[in-house]
Amino acid sequence: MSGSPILITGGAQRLGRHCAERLRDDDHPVIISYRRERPELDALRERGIVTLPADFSTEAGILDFIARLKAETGSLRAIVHNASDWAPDVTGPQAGSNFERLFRIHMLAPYLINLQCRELLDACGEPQRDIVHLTDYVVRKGSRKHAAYAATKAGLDNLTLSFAAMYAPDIQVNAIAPAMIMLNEGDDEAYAEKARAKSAMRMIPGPGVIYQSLRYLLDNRYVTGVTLPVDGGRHLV
Ligand SMILES: NC(=O)C1=CN([C@@H]2O[C@H](COP(=O)(O)OP(=O)(O)OC[C@H]3O[C@@H](n4cnc5c(N)ncnc54)[C@H](OP(=O)(O)O)[C@@H]3O)[C@@H](O)[C@H]2O)C=CC1
Ligand SMILES: Nc1nc2c(c(=O)[nH]1)N=C([C@H](O)[C@@H](O)CO)CN2
Repeated sequence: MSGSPILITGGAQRLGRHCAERLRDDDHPVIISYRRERPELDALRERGIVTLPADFSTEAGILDFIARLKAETGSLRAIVHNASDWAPDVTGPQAGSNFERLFRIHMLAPYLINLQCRELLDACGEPQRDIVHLTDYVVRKGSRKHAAYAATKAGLDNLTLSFAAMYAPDIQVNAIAPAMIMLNEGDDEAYAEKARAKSAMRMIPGPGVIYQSLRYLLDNRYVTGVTLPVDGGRHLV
């Protein structure tokens, strides 16, 4: 294992964990952030993946994570902003704090990490450096039940353009906008069937398609400031 690590935020489960494991299979050094300790993290640690605790729901938590990341490594090959909370909207007195928390996780954390960790990307000796934002198909459509989630992911999508312009030509900044990649625990067959019917491809593909998309961005030297839809052709249905 050699070279500068790739950071994946929220890499303890599902899409982030799959990408972390696949990158390790390809012999990349990997750092993940995680919020909740769990036995599965030990398996990642045994594979040499560095695991740093982080809670992005407060600005202090974000800044504390950046300080510990800098203590861990002097350089980064890439940053993948994957940490996310798919929290539904709430009404009543908690609505504002819910929105603010999602703003901090989906927008403020990537914004501050991109600003303050540019020096780590600059210190990487490899010819290509990347930042990848995981957004969502709903950025284009809105959402009746997850309006705060969709709005803050839309903010992240817009940050892709600004950071791509700011960091060119040294660092490429792109987004991946998935729709229905994996079911959640408790989703039944009726939900799965409804979800499949929303895409032209009529499938729930699993995390491999996100790794393929990440790999494409990590390997391509001429793509910046774009959002790559990975949604099975939702616009066709
Ligand atoms: N899964 C899908 O079908 C789709 C996914 N996406 C996007 O792709 C990305 C990966 O999706 P998926 O794997 O399902 O994501 P998850 O919902 O599993 O979330 C990823 C990680 O984010 C971490 N996280 C949540 N809240 C915080 C917080 N306050 N501070 C720090 N970390 C936090 C969690 O850490 P912990 O587990 O340690 O608490 C979790 O492991 C996300 O950005 C998601 O929005 C978009 C569309 C569809
Ligand atoms: N952070 C997350 N974001 C999203 C999730 C999730 O589990 N965590 N799930 C979805 C849904 O699968 C959606 O694509 C279909 O209902 C969206 N975002």
